[in-house]
Amino acid sequence: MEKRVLLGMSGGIDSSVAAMKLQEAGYEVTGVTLRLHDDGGRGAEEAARLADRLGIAHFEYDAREAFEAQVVRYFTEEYLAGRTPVPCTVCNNRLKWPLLARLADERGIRSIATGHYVRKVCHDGRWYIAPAADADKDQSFFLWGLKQDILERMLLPMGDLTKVEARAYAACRGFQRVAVKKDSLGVCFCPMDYRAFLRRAVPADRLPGRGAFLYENGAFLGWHEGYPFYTVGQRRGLGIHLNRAVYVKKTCRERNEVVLAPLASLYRTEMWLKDWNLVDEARVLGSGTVIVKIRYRKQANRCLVSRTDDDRLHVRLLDPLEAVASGQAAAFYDAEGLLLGGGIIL
Ligand SMILES: Nc1ncnc2c1ncn2[C@@H]1O[C@H](COP(=O)(O)OP(=O)(O)OP(=O)(O)O)[C@@H](O)[C@H]1O
Repeated sequence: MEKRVLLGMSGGIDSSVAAMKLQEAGYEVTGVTLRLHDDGGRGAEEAARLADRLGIAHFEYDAREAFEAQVVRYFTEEYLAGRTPVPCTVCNNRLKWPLLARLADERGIRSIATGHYVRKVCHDGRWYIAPAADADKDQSFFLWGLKQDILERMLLPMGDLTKVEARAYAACRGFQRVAVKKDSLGVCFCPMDYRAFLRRAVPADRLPGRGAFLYENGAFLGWHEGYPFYTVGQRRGLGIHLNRAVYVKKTCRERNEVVLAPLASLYRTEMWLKDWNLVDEARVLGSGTVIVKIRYRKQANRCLVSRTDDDRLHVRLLDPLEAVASGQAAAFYDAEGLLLGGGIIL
């Protein structure tokens, strides 16, 4: 059996522990650090140092151009279009995993790995992403777009570990620095509030100026800073004080308006998806209820899914769902938590 694997190494704790686990399982590991944005090369340095200590090969690959075009520009353009982007989903599905596969192919390596907290299982001849042992760290939500050609090659050494176990394992192997590393938070190229990022990254003449906050009945409530700075479901930071809680119900790019409403008005019973991917269509389309998640955490609603004439997915929500934002992702799961697929909300 071939025992070579290409591992994406960010320099963080999870991919570092993944390297040790793969090595322990008998794999000849090659590590690659993708340079995605300007982090001063810190991730690559840390990964190279670890690789050196473990005695594994490591190289850096400059993917800044692809990342800028496919993830960063997509991110800003989505906000300018009045939608709410999902950069980590897009990066994983369209850039990171396909690139790992290509770099592995170039080296004649079959298996590809990351430090993602997910597992995979084979069911009726097809591979599915399954939830991680550590429910709190499970990252399956970001991987619904991966196809069989990637899924079958994936090795996921962190799927069976909890984060606490991962830290203890690193410490026990003598990698104290790895064991106490901080968890990375949020979007890697935009650790700050996305609004500050937009102001920095988008030329001022492309950002709209102030516009009207309207109540859902059309009444004028005050001024806002421009529709891209507000997302559906947002309550905090509106800069407007009413004697009741209001949320962003929708934004209107053409008129630069932001419509506010009480939470009860934000519930929806259906949505449509584009750019969808399903592992096995028969397990989702017209085959009874499945679970849909539109948020990474703490939400799971039952739904019925069908395909429309124009090749979109129609999702009928049996449990209404609030704050369904266009541009966000919806991921489908079965009752056991297997990831069945997903798509982008229209
Ligand atoms: N710049 C990168 N180059 C190569 N692989 C990467 C890079 N960034 C992330 N990965 C891979 O994708 C996995 C998940 O990335 P994510 O950003 O969610 O990291 P994380 O959970 O903070 O993991 P880590 O602790 O390894 O940074 C990582 O464990 C790593 O294997």
